[in-house]
Amino acid sequence: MTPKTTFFDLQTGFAPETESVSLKRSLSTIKSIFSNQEKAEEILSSEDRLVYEFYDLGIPEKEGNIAYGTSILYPGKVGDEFHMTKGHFHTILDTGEVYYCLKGHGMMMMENPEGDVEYREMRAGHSVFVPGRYAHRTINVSDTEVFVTFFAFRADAGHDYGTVESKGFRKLVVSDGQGGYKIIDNPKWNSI
Ligand SMILES: O=P(O)(O)OC[C@H]1O[C@H](O)[C@H](O)[C@@H](O)[C@@H]1O
Ligand SMILES: [Fe+2]
Repeated sequence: MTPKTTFFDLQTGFAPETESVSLKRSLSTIKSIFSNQEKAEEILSSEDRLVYEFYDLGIPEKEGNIAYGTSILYPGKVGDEFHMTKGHFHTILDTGEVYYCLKGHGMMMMENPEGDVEYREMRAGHSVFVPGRYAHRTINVSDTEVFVTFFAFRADAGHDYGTVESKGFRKLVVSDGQGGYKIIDNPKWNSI
C-alpha cells in the first residue's frame, strides 16, 4: 500500500473526496435493535429514515493494518429510545477501539461477556478508548444535532453482530422527558 490522505468534514463527518463508500443503515434494516417494536413499525408505515452511516475506507483487513473512518449518527428517537448503532463485539474479541467525537453529544455504551457495563458521555473533543472484550454501540442523545465520531481499530478484528442481535445490550439510553437522557435496564435483555 501507499500512504493515504483523507479529508473528513468536521461538521458533517463526510469524506467527499475519497473513493470510499459510506455505508447507510436505515431504520428498516435495523428496526429490531429498538426496544419499542410497535413504534418502529408505526414510523416505517409512513416512511423509512436514515439512522446512521459510516465510512469504510477499504483498508485491507490484514494483521498490522488499522481500519478507520467516521460514523455519522442522525438525531431522532424510536419511542423514547434514541437513535443508536447496531453495536458489535469484535470477532477477535480482545480488540480495543478508539473513538474521537468531532461533533454533537452522544454516549458510548459498552458491555463485556461477563456482564460488566460501562458507558461514557461524548462531546466534541472527547475520545473514548473501548477496551478489548467490550461490545460497543454509540447513541445520539441530542434531539437536534448530528453525532459524529472518528474511529480506529485493528483492521482484521472483524465484527460479531450475532450476540448483540439475539441478546441486545443490558442497558438502554432513553429520553428523560425533559430534554435529557437516562440509562435504564433493558427489560428485554435476554440472558439465555
Ligand atoms: O457496525 P455497527 O455497529 O453498525 O456500527 C457502525 C460502525 O461504527 C463504528 O464507527 C465502527 O468502528 C465500525 O467498525 C462500525 O462498523
Ligand atoms: Fe468496533
